[in-house]
Amino acid sequence: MLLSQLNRSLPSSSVTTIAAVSVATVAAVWLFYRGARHRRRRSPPGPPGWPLLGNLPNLPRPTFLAAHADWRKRYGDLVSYRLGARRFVVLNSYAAVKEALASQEFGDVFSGRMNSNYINSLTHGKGIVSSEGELWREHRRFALKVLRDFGFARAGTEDSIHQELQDLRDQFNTAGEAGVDTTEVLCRAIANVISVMLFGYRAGSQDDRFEAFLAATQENLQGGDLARFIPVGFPLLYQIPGVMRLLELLGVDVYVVQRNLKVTHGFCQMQIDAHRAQLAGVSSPNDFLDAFLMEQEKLNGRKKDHTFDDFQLKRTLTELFVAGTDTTSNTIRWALLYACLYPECQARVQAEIDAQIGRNRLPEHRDRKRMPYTLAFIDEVQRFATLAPFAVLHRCTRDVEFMGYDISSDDLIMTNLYGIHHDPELWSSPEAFQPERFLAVDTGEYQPNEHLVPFGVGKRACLGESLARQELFLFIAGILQQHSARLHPDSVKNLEDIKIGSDGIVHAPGAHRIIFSARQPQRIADDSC
Ligand code: HEM
Repeated sequence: MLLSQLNRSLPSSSVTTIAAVSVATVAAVWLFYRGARHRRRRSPPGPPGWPLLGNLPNLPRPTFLAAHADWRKRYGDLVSYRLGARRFVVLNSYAAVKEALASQEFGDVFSGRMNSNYINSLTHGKGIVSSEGELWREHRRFALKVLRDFGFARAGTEDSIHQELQDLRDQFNTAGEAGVDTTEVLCRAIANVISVMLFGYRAGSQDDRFEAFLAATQENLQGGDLARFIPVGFPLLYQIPGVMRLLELLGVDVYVVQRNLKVTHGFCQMQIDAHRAQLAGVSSPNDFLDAFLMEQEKLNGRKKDHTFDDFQLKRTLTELFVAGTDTTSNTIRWALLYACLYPECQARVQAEIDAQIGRNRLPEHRDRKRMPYTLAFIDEVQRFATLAPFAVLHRCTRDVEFMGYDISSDDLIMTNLYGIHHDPELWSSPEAFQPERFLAVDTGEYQPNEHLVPFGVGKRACLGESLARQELFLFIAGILQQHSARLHPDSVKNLEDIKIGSDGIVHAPGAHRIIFSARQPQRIADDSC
């Protein structure tokens, strides 16, 4: 009654303002209450924050990575800070990460995923990366099995990688002294490998729907900008009338995730429809999508409420594609960049390729075991660059005491992989690029180091590690087999920015061009000498 009177007597903009102020007040009280609850408990140390905003103004200083490195130095193994309503707990040391993610006691507690209402409204908690509990376990198991059948164990993936490698080499030859911006060509090559595994489909150059799909997945993965913090730290803002509009007017792309998911799900649905139409004639699956649809059909006949529905399929396809593309392609970009910056390392990799493979056939997975220096070089690239500096956010699933501090249910857990990979207590001269650290001093054999964890730790560790390792080896060895890489003179001018790289979920090198020169023919040892 009172409200309807108010409604009639006030212009609609005033009603909106009153509503906005009321919701903001409730939000403020709620945030204060939550903050007070945490203050009463023993919270891991961290930087002091601002009312309502938390530590948002402290990030990035000057980059997200630099701010975390500073906090690690100041506060130690376990750091907490706040973005709006959400508390983040950063695991900074290898010991803390192992204990939290891989121990009997805590492994399950810290294996949840972010549960923002806004994000859930878009993903319905489905897929693998963003799902939890029994759904996650069932589909992670299924995906691992199918990818193992199709990918890692099958020669088909090697053929698919070889095809992309040949294409890349042709592009490098054509580019000549103009050099190549490796971002796009490598992303496309890796996207094709995963697309063949998922959809049985290799994109041509004129495929607009695939282009849009690729662009949407990439945009959703990039950036640590404000638009991406809102669903995590300030989900209530979506419910305050006018706020999103205001942010849009201020140039914040608040619906970026939503818009891109519409594109990726649309592409996946198109692929699902096409596969389903052909399924009757398929006796054994040709790709991941076939395998999922066949499982779905099997369960349709047996169970009423199974989880192999189309939305779960769309989420899984999108997530596997996203997780498998930019990660691998940007690791290869770092490898080629470091090959330019450390020519003596490049020369050693090439010498090993010449000795173990020669130039007349493409590298194969089985060559790995005879190539310790190349493996050491790849490990050092993964350590030095750390592609996913904070892995993927985990969520604490219940109140728990950990390392003497209280961690609350719904706190978001960050794994500081970058910090671990640059920890002077674990690595000698961590800021030096030294592949030799992965070789045994006396024998020169490849010696993996347990503190190198680019694929994460514990139950949530990367599901595509085997595929990624296969791709890294074949692409890096295959490129350096035929070409020598050097940085384009224009890029040398921006070297510092290139090395700092991007500041998002994925740590990619800054834009640069590389000149790929065809290597001189290999000299055959002359027995008569
Ligand atoms: C060099 C390449 C790659 C790197 C550095 C990498 C790294 C990671 C990291 C750090 C995580 C998070 C672990 C955690 O939450 O604690 C992760 C998760 C994941 N990765 Fe990768 N990854 C790579 C390639 C791939 C590929 C090729 C695929 C797909 C075939 C893939 C699929 C996934 C999936 C599905 C998850 C989520 C697992 C889960 O939540 O259970 N990744 N990856």
